[in-house]
Amino acid sequence: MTELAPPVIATLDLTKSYGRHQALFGVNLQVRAGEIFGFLGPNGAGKSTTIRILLDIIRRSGGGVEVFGLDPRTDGVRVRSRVGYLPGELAMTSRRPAREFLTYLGHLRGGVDPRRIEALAHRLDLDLSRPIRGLSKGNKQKVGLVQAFMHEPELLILDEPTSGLDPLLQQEFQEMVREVRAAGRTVFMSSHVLSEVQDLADRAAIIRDGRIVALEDMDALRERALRRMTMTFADSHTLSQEEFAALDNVREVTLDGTAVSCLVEGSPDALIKLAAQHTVLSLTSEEPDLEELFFTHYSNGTTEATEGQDQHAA
Ligand SMILES: Nc1ncnc2c1ncn2[C@@H]1O[C@H](COP(=O)(O)OP(=O)(O)OP(=O)(O)O)[C@@H](O)[C@H]1O
Repeated sequence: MTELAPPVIATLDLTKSYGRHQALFGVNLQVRAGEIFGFLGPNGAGKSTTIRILLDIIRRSGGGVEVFGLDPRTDGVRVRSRVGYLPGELAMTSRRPAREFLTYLGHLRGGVDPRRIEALAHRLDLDLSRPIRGLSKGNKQKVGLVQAFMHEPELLILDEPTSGLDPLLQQEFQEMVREVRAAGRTVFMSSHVLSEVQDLADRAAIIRDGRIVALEDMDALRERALRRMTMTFADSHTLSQEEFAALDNVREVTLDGTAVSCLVEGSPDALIKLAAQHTVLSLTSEEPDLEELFFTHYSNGTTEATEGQDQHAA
């Protein structure tokens, strides 16, 4: 993956109106080859609308769109042949067993090894012998995931992929997505919560009311994140609250007997080196809450998000 490689997905001032209702107001996105990109936003923000335009399921009102450098409006078939797509709303009414349905879809895509279908179904704990029609929402979602992954497409576009999956299966799904990235392929996935993508995505954008209001590199976000750390020491006499509070990236220090608790911004290296000057009995570190940081960072406006996009577009 290089900065100079053309983006796999690029939208430029993309707009969409449904009659008199405007759903997208100039959306600019750049998704790079080989990355996992999270597309976040509350209900009705415009996630599905954007995704459907990328696949030429619906037509844009204005602006530009390229997927693999192709315009979906004129090259929709070629674009779709290279994409695995999980729709946000699955209309699956077939009476056929899931295996037969997936095999049929595989034929439409030029043939898929049946062992691949079996393996994905096994990973997601999906019974392929049951008719699609009677499946629960969660099981239909699994069928949707198998069909999106089974032909090993260059680009996966997944609209709310984890909805209806229990936590164990969400982990399996995350593993599947990481494997796609490890193979150099690209994943664009929407969600309405950051927690679903924060451990997975390389970058994430937030769309709100049809506008991109944030674009973040997840590693950079983690570096800025606050994490609570608590240490207990063998001896309280040698400890002072001030020595911990004096560290640049440490705040809200409390000393309670032999326990020191504080918030650390970014790397805990200096804190750990200071702690190591005493006898440490235990150390716990909570995972930072990126959600709050992500949403508060841009609460003063959208300037930074726009600047960030311009950099990425450059
Ligand atoms: N076919 C349609 N006709 C009219 N308005 C629509 C249509 N589809 C979507 N909208 C409207 O466009 C806006 C964006 O909807 P969209 O489905 O893209 O949002 P979303 O972010 O995917 O939300 P959700 O998570 O609820 O699916 C919403 O105000 C929605 O009501």
